[in-house]
Amino acid sequence: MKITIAAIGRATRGPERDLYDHYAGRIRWPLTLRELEEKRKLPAPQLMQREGELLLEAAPAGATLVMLDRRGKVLDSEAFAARLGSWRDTSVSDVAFLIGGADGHTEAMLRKARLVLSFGAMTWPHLLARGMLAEQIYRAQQLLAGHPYHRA
Ligand SMILES: C[S@@+](CC[C@H](N)C(=O)[O-])C[C@H]1O[C@@H](n2cnc3c(N)ncnc32)[C@H](O)[C@@H]1O
Repeated sequence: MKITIAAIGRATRGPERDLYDHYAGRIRWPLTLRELEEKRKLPAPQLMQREGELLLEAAPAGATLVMLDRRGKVLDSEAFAARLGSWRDTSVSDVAFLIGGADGHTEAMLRKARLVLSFGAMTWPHLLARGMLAEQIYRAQQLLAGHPYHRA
């Protein structure tokens, strides 16, 4: 199973990038980060729509889409690991996690998702969200392997 993280924005050197790299480097599933940006200055509704298009284009064809959004489903780490494990075990070839920009995802985008995943009701910076996601994917990998990294 291959994993793509498609995210609006580019992380330059700094703590958010270090956090992502720290956990991404420990993930054994083949992992690709696609950083995307709309260069034109557009009004917020058009920008959100355009960013949605960029995110969908960056996802491999037929990928299981997981959109990160605070309005989504809150899963504990065991349940998140179980989702990834069941996709792995049912021969899902690609999972794509989509992280929005400053204005987030449109409702139309969210309807395309297999899972809308929330890290709680608070809004997190998009560059931090990718590091948090990488940590949870790493945690899921260790949980599925029966490794003691995760202690509930
Ligand atoms: C700065 S936030 C977008 C804020 C936007 N105004 C909103 O309320 O959704 C940028 C991206 O980070 C991710 N993100 C931020 N907070 C999140 C949360 N609590 N749960 C899941 N994803 C989150 C989402 O992908 C979001 O589109």
